[in-house]
Amino acid sequence: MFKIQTLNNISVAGLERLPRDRYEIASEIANPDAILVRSADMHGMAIPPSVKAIGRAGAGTNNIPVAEMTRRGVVVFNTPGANANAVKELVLTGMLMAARNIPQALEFVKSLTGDDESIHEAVESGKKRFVGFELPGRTLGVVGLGAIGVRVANAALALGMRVIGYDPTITVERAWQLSSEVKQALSLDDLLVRSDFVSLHVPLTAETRAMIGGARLKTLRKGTTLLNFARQEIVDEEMLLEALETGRLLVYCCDFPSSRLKGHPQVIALPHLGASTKEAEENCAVMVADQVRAYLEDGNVTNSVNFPEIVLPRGEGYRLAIVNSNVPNMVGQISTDLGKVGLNILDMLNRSRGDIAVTLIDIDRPCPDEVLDQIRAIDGVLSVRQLD
Ligand SMILES: NC(=O)C1=CN([C@@H]2O[C@H](COP(=O)(O)OP(=O)(O)OC[C@H]3O[C@@H](n4cnc5c(N)ncnc54)[C@H](O)[C@@H]3O)[C@@H](O)[C@H]2O)C=CC1
Ligand SMILES: O=C(O)C(=O)COP(=O)(O)O
Repeated sequence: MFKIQTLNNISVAGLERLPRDRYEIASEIANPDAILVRSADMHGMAIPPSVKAIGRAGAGTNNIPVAEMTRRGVVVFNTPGANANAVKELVLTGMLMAARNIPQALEFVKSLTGDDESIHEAVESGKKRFVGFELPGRTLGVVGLGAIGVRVANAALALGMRVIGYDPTITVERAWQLSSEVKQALSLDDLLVRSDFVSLHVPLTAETRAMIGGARLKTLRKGTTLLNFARQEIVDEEMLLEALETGRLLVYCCDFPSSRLKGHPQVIALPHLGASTKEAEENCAVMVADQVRAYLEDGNVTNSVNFPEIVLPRGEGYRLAIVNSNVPNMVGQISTDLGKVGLNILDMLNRSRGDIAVTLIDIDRPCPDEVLDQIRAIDGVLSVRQLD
């Protein structure tokens, strides 16, 4: 029986992928084998030694102590692209809301009093305060051309916008998906000076923290709209407020309200709704549940942010799933231990990524406990599991 702890609400569609006769799932559970999480902050949380895998039903893993998990030999998964369409739709909503002054217009309508005739009169005389502009011909700068950025860029082109993008580490897969009409910005600074709208789609890392700071905000075209559906910390809030004050920034549309942003007249702040659609929640939950299950039951790894991709189809026999440091002679030492007791290796795969390696070994009969312990004692071996 595998035990799964959920730190956030994970869609039932995903939990159903973990059969009840093999999986016990609860928000409070002792010695879990895996943790499923969305945005709960796991930094500072005591993650029990029983945990072998953490599955993020979503994209960002900045809420997970990934480096520490790697040192411990714990795999961390996310679900690339599974919520990207939901975020794209909200970014488009944000752009249109900003361009057409929708938040102010809604406030105005809510404030109307009197009978239908007086409401009608107030509407017709008041609407001139909310005259907006249209998107065709305006330039959108997309920072980060991953699953979300590519979708936002392509959708903005379809709305008639000019689109420029910046991503020095774009993957080949995303480059293929990106319309050739999206022009490449030479640098982030180049993108900022050329855009009417700027939309951020980078992960929060040491490099991207406060990436949009005072100096950069000063280079924006007067009247720019900045959209941040990535992470709050990517924009320096103090400097942002100053840019709104000077009018260099017209609107800041984000998914991350704060005490200073929430009532600001030039801020459209949503309550972290980017991935909150039924479809995205289901996509993420199904994907992460399948990935965690494949790891727990077969040792296979797909869509990990810290482990190598490794998939060895299950055949005959018993499987050892070993996580080890990526140093010489690990496989040699492991196979020597198996050979000493006459265990025959039927199939084997070893993959590495950075400092970590995963070794999957199929053997003809069960490995005795004392041999498993010998393998565990090899310097550099982080975990050994026998899977039946
Ligand atoms: N508001 C919400 O509910 C959601 C927010 N997000 C946020 O959006 C981020 C992006 O999500 P995805 O597109 O799915 O991730 P992704 O991993 O597919 O794309 C991120 C892209 O950013 C690029 N990048 C990294 N550092 C960069 C830099 N310094 N400058 C320019 N580009 C850089 C990478 O090369 C990659 O192509 C997530 O990490 C998360 O923080 C994601 C989903 C929902
Ligand atoms: O996937 C992401 O990175 C998100 O920010 C979505 O967060 P959530 O799963 O809605 O708490």
